[in-house]
Amino acid sequence: MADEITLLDFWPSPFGMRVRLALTLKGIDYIYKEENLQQKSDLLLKSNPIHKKIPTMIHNGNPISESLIMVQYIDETWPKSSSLLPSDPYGRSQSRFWADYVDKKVYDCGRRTCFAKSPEEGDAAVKELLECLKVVECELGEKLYFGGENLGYVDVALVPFYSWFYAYESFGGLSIRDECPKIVAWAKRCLENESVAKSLPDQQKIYEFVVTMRKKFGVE
Ligand SMILES: N[C@@H](CCC(=O)N[C@@H](CS)C(=O)NCC(=O)O)C(=O)O
Repeated sequence: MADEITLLDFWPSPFGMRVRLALTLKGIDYIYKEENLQQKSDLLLKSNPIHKKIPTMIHNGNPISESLIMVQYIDETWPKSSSLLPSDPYGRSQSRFWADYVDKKVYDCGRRTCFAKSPEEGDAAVKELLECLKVVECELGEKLYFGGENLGYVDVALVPFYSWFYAYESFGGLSIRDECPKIVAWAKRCLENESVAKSLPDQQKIYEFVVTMRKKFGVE
């Protein structure tokens, strides 16, 4: 039986981008369903009854939640093409640590940078965002990718946020290029990969999405 994969997603989501990217890197065909998060589909509510969030992936009728868990599932289910996680347990533990760091720190500071309700909140978010990006930049060191010579799990976890960089810079009044040049160079290197370029929306489009959301939330 051919695999049937449906991805419930919302285009600006960095979490959704991770899953789109992992599937594309592995060459897996899937059905993409855009969700309206104000009016979630019955399929989403049924498939992810705990969090009710996108992305949610359904593989041959089995739902899977949480983007990093989905990326690991994709890596384990289709191991034939190159693996995203290292083969040794210690290497895997380190990759999972950094992907978790991205989830807990980078996402949150980025969100607060775009949607800060006061200049003080914005300044604190920008300060924290730069600290986090410098930490991941230090972890990258002189490597081409977080995965070493090839794109790996941490690259997949982090690179979607590059689509949000212009929005962070515009609303946070910072230059990531000046502050973290190695991270910007790494992201551009990732974008040379066809699967990455195909899976990530344009920075300008994300910026316009953030403008709309700020108006909606009354953040001006
Ligand atoms: N930890 C989750 C985060 C997913 C998430 O926050 N999704 C947001 C969109 S970016 C969502 O579905 N929000 C709708 C809601 O919370 O009702 C993951 O990695 O998949």
